[in-house]
Amino acid sequence: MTEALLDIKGLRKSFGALRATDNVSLTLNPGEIHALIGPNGAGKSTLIAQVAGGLSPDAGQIVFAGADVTPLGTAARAQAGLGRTFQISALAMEFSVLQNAVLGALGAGGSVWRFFKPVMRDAELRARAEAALERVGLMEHAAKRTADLSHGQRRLLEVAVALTLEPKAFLMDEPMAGLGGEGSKRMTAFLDSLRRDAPILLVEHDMDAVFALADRISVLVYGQIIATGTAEDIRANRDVRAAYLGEEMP
Ligand SMILES: Nc1ncnc2c1ncn2[C@@H]1O[C@H](COP(=O)(O)OP(=O)(O)OP(=O)(O)O)[C@@H](O)[C@H]1O
Repeated sequence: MTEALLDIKGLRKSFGALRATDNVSLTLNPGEIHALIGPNGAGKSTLIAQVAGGLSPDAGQIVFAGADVTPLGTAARAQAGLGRTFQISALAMEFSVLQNAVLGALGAGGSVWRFFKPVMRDAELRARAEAALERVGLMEHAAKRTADLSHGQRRLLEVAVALTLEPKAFLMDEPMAGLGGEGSKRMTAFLDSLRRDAPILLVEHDMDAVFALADRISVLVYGQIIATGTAEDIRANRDVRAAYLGEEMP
């Protein structure tokens, strides 16, 4: 059996009387996309926040690349190789596409003296930023103002910023949100190729994308995982169908 890169064990998180994450265990294996789906309010974002380090669990453990990262904060987990896509607000809209990517790569540098150097002339940072832009297909827009990119291109830039940290795995919370048909197609194709470099734990409401991409799907309902399996298993699962009653399930 392949050793899991990310091993989430018995995570619990309550807000008052509400158990937002109720004893959740799941794994992310090398090379895979593991999608986490569930109705609104099921606890998907709460779970991702605990894995990324922004929210402390009440109980449970997160093992990443063989190390217990549960006590670590967001920055230390990112340093350890746990990449997370940034929200759009994290991009500096007046900066160029390349400048945003260089700023991302700077975050990975970690040593304070770098801040005293003219950042854009740092060849290593710039090379890392350009490689990430190339990877997401944005290199031809490198000199553009970020504000002038389309919504879909900004989403790809967020992924490029995360890529500059050369993550071993990705946590993505709704990368398809707000993308039109063409944008979703591009992002789907990109994520499909990305899994080879770094597996992805993917929270996504776009079921077409989920069913096209996921090697495994876990279904979260009221904070609990009710099923994990292949797209075929999940489609055929009666509990899952009941949870999605009245909603779209391809
Ligand atoms: N900081 C908080 N304080 C109190 N309750 C919270 C907090 N964050 C989330 N919740 C509650 O926890 C539950 C899970 O929310 P969460 O946002 O994780 O669900 P979700 O599956 O990501 O939903 P959606 O698909 O709508 O984004 C919800 O009932 C929500 O209201």
